[in-house]
Amino acid sequence: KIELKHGSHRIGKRTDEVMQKWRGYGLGQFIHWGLYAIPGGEWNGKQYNGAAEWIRSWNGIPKSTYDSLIYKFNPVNFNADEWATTAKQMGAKYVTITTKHHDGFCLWPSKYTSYTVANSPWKKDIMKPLVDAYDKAGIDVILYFSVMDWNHPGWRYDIKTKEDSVAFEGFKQFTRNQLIELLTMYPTAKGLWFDGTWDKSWVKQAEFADQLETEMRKLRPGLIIGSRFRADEKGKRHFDANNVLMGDYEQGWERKLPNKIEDVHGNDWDCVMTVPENQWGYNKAWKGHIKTANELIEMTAKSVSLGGNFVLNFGPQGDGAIRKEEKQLATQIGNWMKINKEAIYNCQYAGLEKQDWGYFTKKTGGNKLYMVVFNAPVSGAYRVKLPAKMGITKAYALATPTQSLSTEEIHTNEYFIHLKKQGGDQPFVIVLETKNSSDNSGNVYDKAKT
Ligand SMILES: C[C@@H]1N[C@@H](C(=O)NCc2ccccc2)[C@H](O)[C@@H]1O
Repeated sequence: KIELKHGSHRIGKRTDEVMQKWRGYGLGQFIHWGLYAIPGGEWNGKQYNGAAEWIRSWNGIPKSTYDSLIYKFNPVNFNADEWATTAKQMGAKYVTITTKHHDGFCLWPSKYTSYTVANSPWKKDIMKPLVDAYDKAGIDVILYFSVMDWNHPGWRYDIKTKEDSVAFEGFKQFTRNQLIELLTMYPTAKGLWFDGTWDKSWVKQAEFADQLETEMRKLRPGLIIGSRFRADEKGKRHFDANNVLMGDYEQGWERKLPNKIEDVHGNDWDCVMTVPENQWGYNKAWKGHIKTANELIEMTAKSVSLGGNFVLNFGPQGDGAIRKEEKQLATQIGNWMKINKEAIYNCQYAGLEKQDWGYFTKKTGGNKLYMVVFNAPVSGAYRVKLPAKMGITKAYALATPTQSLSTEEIHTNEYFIHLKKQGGDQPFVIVLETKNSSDNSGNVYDKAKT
């Protein structure tokens, strides 16, 4: 074991109520919105091939020209209640909203920089109406904050000279000031989702970042902070030099999903996902593979089946409206969630062997198992292997709870659930009510002698 002052300060999952609620969210919404939504991945009629929110880094645009987009920020169609309603209709239980992305533009009237909404034609705070609208909709708010800030003169990618060091000290104070400011102005926020923390300059600030995290947690007890915020004094990120998770949940699943339970090392985690291949901010060109509702529903079920949350990104337009394709996806996912939410909310890894037909989830603190079916077997027989001494008392399709399904024991603790071919192209859920059977009725299945 390596002696660490600034490694992880907790082994194992948080057990407090706030984190237990976070663990049960299942589905969340990510919002990426800022000045980058105005060009929307295009400049002077030319399309930028990278992620739209990174357009400032494109050689084709002078940095000062991008920075003057602040004078064009006037989202006349911005309506916080409409965004919250879209999330509600989708069935999201929490939202992560960009307060400041890498370009440094603040969606709140920060007093520590002039590069904020207050100095745009819009003038007004964007974060307050958003936080209030989502709170009113019963959707918990997490604030996204990029440490990397291309607009601040003190930002450095690495600390090489005395000048770098002096400049970065100022930047560190600025960062601390803004974070305390955000937690003070939006006290109902349940957590912070940090980004832009991979460069050496920040990785070298183990002590400062550790002290800042401690200060934020003291200011806002229960605050949820992921593994991407800070590195330990060995420069280790997400997991410290003893391989212990930093922060409250693993924040490494960006545009990718774990495949098996071993991949998540018994930790809480969330997966943040774009609808196109890699566009977080609004991109006019809705190109490449656009994930379908069924693909996104499967990613949600897969995430919950492996003990995580799935957070789907929306990139509102520069005028503040959410694009029709994203609204349509929210509606389609929401229609599925209306029927099947019981298999997603407050569910966890079931501890069962994965079968070909889809994913198991298990109600936290209950005796219900859910089979979220994406690949119905041609036989109509769904294989289920349960732990010893666990029996099935009832099986039914979630959509038709009064029609019990026949359950055939085919081997020790192994069953077929029989359900004839369902129509339609929608994934569906089978519920298994289970009980622990103490009786060890004679085992009729002998192992072959080989
Ligand atoms: C959540 C996403 N994280 C930002 C991102 O690009 N991270 C990955 C990345 C890190 C370093 C160089 C390029 C890209 C994206 O802009 C989103 O905000």
